Amino acid sequence: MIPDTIIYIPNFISQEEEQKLIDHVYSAPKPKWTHLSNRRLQNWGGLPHPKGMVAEDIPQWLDLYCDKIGKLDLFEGKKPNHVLVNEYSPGQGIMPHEDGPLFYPTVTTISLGSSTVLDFYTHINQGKAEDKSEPCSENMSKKFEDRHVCSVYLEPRSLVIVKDDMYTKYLHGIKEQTEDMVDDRICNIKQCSDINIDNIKTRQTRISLTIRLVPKVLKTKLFFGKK
Ligand SMILES: O=C(O)CCC(=O)C(=O)O
Ligand SMILES: [Fe+2]
Repeated sequence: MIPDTIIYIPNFISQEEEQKLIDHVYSAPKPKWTHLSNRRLQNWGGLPHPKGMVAEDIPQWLDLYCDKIGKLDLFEGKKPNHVLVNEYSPGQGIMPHEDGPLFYPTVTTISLGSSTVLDFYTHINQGKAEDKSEPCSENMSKKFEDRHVCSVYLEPRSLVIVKDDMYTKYLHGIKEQTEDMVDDRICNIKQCSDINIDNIKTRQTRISLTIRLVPKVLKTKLFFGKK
């Protein structure tokens, strides 16, 4: 069963919209890409900062989707103002992590070009969510596999919304592998159109658009002049 703090919407965008978005991502100026060891990314909207983000205009081709997601009313009436574009080649992924306090605790992600599997894990010092009665175990396993809670299969063109507990209490990540096995740890099989238990799905290059709200924004740019 899919936890109620994860909402999965298949076919949130059309194939035509998907292709247009991919084309725009690859037409962005080269310096817009940040290269990491296991993926590359584009940051749009400004750099989130504890003191506030200096907001930058989001190009129209992405802003369209900030509007569309804003209309789902997930951010207390506000429109998301930040988009992170991640590109993963087959075999690439993202280490289990949390998105942290600079974002409103609801994250929305559109997938383009390939499916993948997003895995959720408990923190090391937290008991499994299902057995809250259990005191936090001091010998909780350090291994991610032992702390796995659920996984969500992300089809191209889908939107996944992760909020509240799922955002704040758990880590999420994508394994560095070239194919995904469909098993009963995937909690949204019923909402996917072409997967069945025991299928092995080969990954293609996937682009994700992670659309979020940075609540703290600086109204004007800061100028650092000489005194
Ligand atoms: O690519 C994804 O679906 C997840 C990206 C992510 O977790 C992040 O950028 O914080
Ligand atoms: Fe994340």
